[in-house]
Amino acid sequence: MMTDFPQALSIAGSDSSGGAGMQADLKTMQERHVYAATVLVAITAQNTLGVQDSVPLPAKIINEQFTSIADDLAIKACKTGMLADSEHVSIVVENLKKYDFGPLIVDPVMVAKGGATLLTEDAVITIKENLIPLATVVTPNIPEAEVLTDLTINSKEDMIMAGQKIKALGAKNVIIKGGHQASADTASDFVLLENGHSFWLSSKRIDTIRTHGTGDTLSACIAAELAKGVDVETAIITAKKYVEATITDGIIVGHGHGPLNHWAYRKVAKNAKL
Ligand SMILES: Nc1ncnc2c1ncn2[C@@H]1O[C@H](COP(=O)(O)OP(=O)(O)O)[C@@H](O)[C@H]1O
Ligand SMILES: Cc1ncc(COP(=O)(O)O)c(N)n1
Repeated sequence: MMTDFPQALSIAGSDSSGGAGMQADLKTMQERHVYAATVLVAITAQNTLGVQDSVPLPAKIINEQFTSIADDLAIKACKTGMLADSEHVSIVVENLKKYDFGPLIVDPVMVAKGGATLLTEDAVITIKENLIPLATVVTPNIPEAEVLTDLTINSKEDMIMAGQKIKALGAKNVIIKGGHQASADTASDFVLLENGHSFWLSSKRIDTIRTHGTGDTLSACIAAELAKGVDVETAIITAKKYVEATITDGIIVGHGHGPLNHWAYRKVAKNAKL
């Protein structure tokens, strides 16, 4: 039997070790039963110990990937991840204005878990002025929220303030991810919705360094749920539960910031009939 499947698009960089970036997006979307297409913006030579090298792709092949997808597929939601530099952010912005790929999740990837820079400093202004205003949901972690707002974030009140500042840049919905608050005993994300409603999404903080790709996975899951037609609030709640399962039911791969167990949510979903 042929099935009409929801289709989503990842616009991101490749992580050769398979844990973060586009590879995390593909695994997540597949697990959420959504067909995943890709626009590759940059390639990294990367493992769980760090990023050894990275190279952005030429504009021509990025534009061509967008056109190929728009000419044939029926993308219902998309997300951005690593965009490398200002020029590449602009290329992506132009294509997102040209083609309708549905709701956009912007994960403003700046620095990898191991500390390597994945976005040049000059790109921050382009992201703030040109990409975030297109976003249905923007999902910075705490260091990224600090860069986007010029605030220092040490408390929940600071996260709320940062969320409001980022919403004022033009994003409809904002999540300030709390994964980097290492001293807290919960992993608490602040969610600010388009209608002004806000809430905290909290889970037990798992004491592990195997969190490579958590942010990519969260944003890819939101995109997948939106591609299915799920509402934004429900998509965000599902994505948080999905990520929590991937960390809780961990796997041992590599010697550093290891990747997630992308299939762990199968058990949770089966038990809870989600
Ligand atoms: N140690 C942890 N235990 C439980 N949840 C975590 C942990 N680290 C991160 N998370 C969750 O993973 C998601 C991604 O957060 P974060 O790690 O801050 O993003 P990024 O990968 O962009 O740095 C968030 O929902 C956050 O709460
Ligand atoms: C290509 C690519 N994209 C994104 C990330 C961020 O992932 P994380 O912050 O979990 O290391 C990464 N490490 N590599």
